[in-house]
Amino acid sequence: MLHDKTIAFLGAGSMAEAMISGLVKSEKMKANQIFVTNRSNHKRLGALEKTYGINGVNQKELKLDQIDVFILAMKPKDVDGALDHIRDRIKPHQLIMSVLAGITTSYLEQNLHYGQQIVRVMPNTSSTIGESATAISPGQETANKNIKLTKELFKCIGKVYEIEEKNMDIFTGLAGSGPAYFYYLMEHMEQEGVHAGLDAETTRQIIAQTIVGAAKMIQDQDKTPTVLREKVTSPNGTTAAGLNALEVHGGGIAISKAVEHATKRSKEISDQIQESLLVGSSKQIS
Ligand SMILES: NC(=O)C1=CN([C@@H]2O[C@H](COP(=O)(O)OP(=O)(O)OC[C@H]3O[C@@H](n4cnc5c(N)ncnc54)[C@H](OP(=O)(O)O)[C@@H]3O)[C@@H](O)[C@H]2O)C=CC1
Ligand SMILES: O=C(O)[C@@H]1CCC=N1
Repeated sequence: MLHDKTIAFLGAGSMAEAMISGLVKSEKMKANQIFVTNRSNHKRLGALEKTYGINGVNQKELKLDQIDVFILAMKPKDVDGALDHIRDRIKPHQLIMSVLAGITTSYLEQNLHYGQQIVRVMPNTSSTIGESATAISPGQETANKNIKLTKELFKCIGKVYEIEEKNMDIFTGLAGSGPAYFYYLMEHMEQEGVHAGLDAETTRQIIAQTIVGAAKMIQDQDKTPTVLREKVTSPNGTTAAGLNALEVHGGGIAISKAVEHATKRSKEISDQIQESLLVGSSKQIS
């Protein structure tokens, strides 16, 4: 189905680039099927065009009737501008996918014309290399063939999980934001490696391979993290000392809190935007 579709990213930031990069690398779509636009940063469009061979197009020049799928990829606070731009110029058969944290399908449905087909998507930046964990939740009006198309598209850039929309906030807290927690962990581990005398690049590669190995153990073996952690931990050994320090310094709680707060923020964005719709005010997403 994908091979004859055109896709336009509205928004040309980090997440749009991650998806574009993954899609082009997957070779499941040709670069000339992909368009990207933004409001003002023309240099950025030129850079994306040059790097990926896709079409970077000024917003006014994007021919909306030639696009099959729009992917909303601006910040949540900018969603209304994008909806205003497309609302009266798109047809019901054109599918809208949104990767915006906290923006619900019902909000998009209420702000587009009746019958518009929408899928809410939460990918992560590992889309860049085809390793995203991506959730999708269709809106009320979305036909099965378009849910299938969404899965096909996002399977090009990682693994896809169809979930109930009420679980999008926690998915965002775990997987949308998730890569940043691991990068933060890696930053701290790297500092220690360098402090002890290793060079930064070697330390980084050692840590990355350690994370890849641990993640693959979970994917390939039918064992829980607890069982695998226990296998590493010798009584009174080095791991026990490390884990004890994590515990003493609130490592476990800190990780739980990171997921909890990211999830809460996703919910908060939904509430703020829904509230502004109810009172008819302009958006106050802080
Ligand atoms: N970064 C991530 O890891 C993830 C992000 N997301 C979601 O992706 C979305 C984008 O995030 P990210 O890429 O990090 O943000 P960026 O700030 O990097 O990019 C936002 C882009 O949107 C453009 N833009 C703003 N308003 C409009 C508009 N009305 N029409 C077209 N383009 C517009 C901006 O360009 P200009 O100002 O020139 O218009 C810019 O290119 C967010 O909603 C976020 O929640 C989801 C999953 C992961
Ligand atoms: O930080 C954010 O709001 C976005 C959504 C998930 C990852 N980045």
